[in-house]
Amino acid sequence: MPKILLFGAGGVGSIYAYILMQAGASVTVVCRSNYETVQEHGFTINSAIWGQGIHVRPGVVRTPEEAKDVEWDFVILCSKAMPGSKPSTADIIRPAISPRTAVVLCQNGIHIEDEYASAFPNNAIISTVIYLPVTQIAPGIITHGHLEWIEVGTYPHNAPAAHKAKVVELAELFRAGNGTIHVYEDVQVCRWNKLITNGSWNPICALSLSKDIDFLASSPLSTSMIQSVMLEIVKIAQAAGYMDITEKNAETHLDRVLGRIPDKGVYPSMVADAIHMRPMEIEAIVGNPLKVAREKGVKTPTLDVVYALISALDQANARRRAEGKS
Ligand SMILES: NC(=O)C1=CN([C@@H]2O[C@H](COP(=O)(O)OP(=O)(O)OC[C@H]3O[C@@H](n4cnc5c(N)ncnc54)[C@H](OP(=O)(O)O)[C@@H]3O)[C@@H](O)[C@H]2O)C=CC1
Ligand SMILES: CC(C)(CO)C(=O)C(=O)O
Repeated sequence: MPKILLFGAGGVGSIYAYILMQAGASVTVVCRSNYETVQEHGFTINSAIWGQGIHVRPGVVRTPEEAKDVEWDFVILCSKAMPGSKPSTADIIRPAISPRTAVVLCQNGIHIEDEYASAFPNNAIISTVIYLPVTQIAPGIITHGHLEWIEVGTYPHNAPAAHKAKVVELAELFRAGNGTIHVYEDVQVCRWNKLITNGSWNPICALSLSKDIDFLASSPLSTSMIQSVMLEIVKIAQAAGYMDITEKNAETHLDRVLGRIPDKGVYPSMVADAIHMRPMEIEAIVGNPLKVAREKGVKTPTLDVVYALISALDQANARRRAEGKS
């Protein structure tokens, strides 16, 4: 029975605990603000796909340090990606990493893997791209929408065969737990593709405190603003060498949202962080792509404005947190 430690027991972490436990894995989650609730009651998942009131009771610890006596097969990161945070997430999870552990990144954004590849140079690093609209609406209470699939591959793409075998092992587990998983030789292409959605909707909906469909309906300029950001991301991806990312990908991402009208819209994950004044994944999702744009000489006028505004909001929220406001 594989032993899995999930770090970051929010929306994504709780759903993956559910899938992997259904596969028969032994799952422990690292909880922070929701520790007492999850320890006592587990998670309750209300899913548009699997049904309401699903109870999930993984093992619970407060820190990776508490989990250091087990040789984990997989440590799966489902916390927000915060490159450059101090202490680094790699240092926080280090006590739980043994030579056999594969480190799995279930996080949005690009260029987030190096921190882990440098910290754990001999371990398999598995990078994933997640389509899973999910929110922890109260401690341990999870709402999940209509999508569920994950794309995976090693980091770097030409990792040793033993690391590729860990990807296959993870894929088999997801399938055994009725999850939908696709293995890629180079998952970075998938990251750039998903960035079209996250680099546009996440900060724009966070800035406007809107669901995606509500933002589109909010003014005659909103659709073209989303399209401009999506097309700028396509240009950055191509300049970075990902020529398979084209305007067609941007169209598909926009169509996925337009296809939900007139149903309810979705709050991208960054909105909850904006509302609750938590740090937002700005560098992983917007800053890192802009660094590539600058290196490659790609003009990104709309994304530049989005970055300036979302960074200012993030800093305003940090000041309000420091003043004890909630
Ligand atoms: N939600 C979604 O719809 C989707 C999210 N993603 C991506 O998946 C990743 C996870 O997102 P999501 O599940 O929404 O995030 P959440 O904010 O719901 O959960 C993150 C969890 O990580 C915990 N955490 C952070 N730092 C620590 C720490 N030092 N020790 C213990 N726990 C910690 C948080 O605890 P605490 O409550 O104490 O802060 C929180 O429970 C992100 O990269 C996101 O962009 C991808 C696709 C869809
Ligand atoms: C757009 C979505 C919901 C896709 O799963 C997402 O990635 C996010 O909210 O961060």
